[in-house]
Amino acid sequence: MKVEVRDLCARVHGTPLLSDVSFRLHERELFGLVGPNGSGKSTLMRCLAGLRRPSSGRVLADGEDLAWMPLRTRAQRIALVEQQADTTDRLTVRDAVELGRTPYLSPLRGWGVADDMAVGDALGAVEMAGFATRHWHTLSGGEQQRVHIARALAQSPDLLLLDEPTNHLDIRHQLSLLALVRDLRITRVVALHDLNQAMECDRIGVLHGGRLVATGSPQDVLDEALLAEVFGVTATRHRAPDGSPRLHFSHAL
Ligand SMILES: Nc1ncnc2c1ncn2[C@@H]1O[C@H](COP(=O)(O)OP(=O)(O)OP(=O)(O)O)[C@@H](O)[C@H]1O
Repeated sequence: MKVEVRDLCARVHGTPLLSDVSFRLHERELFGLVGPNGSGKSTLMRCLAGLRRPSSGRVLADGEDLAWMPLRTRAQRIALVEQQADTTDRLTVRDAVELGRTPYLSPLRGWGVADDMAVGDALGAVEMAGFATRHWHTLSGGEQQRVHIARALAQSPDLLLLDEPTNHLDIRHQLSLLALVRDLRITRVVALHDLNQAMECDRIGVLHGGRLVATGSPQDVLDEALLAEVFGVTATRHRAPDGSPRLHFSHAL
């Protein structure tokens, strides 16, 4: 999916959360969204998902204004995994992932083999197939996070929005999740706090005080001046033994 965000503003009781945000997402790119706490990442993610109406401005998905897209179409095309996703229902892991297929079901189109396959593939992708019959509320935070991601994958979206998806995950599951996300052939936006993980995105956008202050390749954008100005840290750039660019943070300013 191609996305165009035009002059987007979001306000709560007159307080601006996002101001004049404009950028494009290219077909099948991996776009990292970074910024300090409270800079507006989650708010922008919800606008991209169509869950929050902008106060002004527009989000166009393949040229179509999200505000007018039928709910069912939007649910088939866009999946969001929020930071504090939770459920109070007594669901099994498989039930939770099956919810991702809801936008495809109707009185005329019941559950079928394709749905079973989508759910099985999604559980396998996040290494949770062995947990299918476990109750959701018995899972650890990291396991719950992986199930949420499986639910989003089962949705078979064209745009996948992940808000800090590596939260709660141990280092092996962080790396395997990022590899999985990197290999998906759909448009992806990932909000990240780990700027070295952001270095692996195709492009990134930096939010600061509700404004998008930079977009471009991570190597071009995350220079020492921006890291000091936006994140308030001193950092140096170096190369890992495999040649990939890395940031080393020394102290808070
Ligand atoms: N409903 C609301 N009412 C008032 N302020 C809000 C509301 N929702 C969000 N905010 C404020 O908007 C700002 C942006 O919040 P948002 O959650 O988008 O930031 P974030 O970049 O995702 O932060 P974090 O990195 O801490 O998750 C914050 O200062 C937050 O307190």
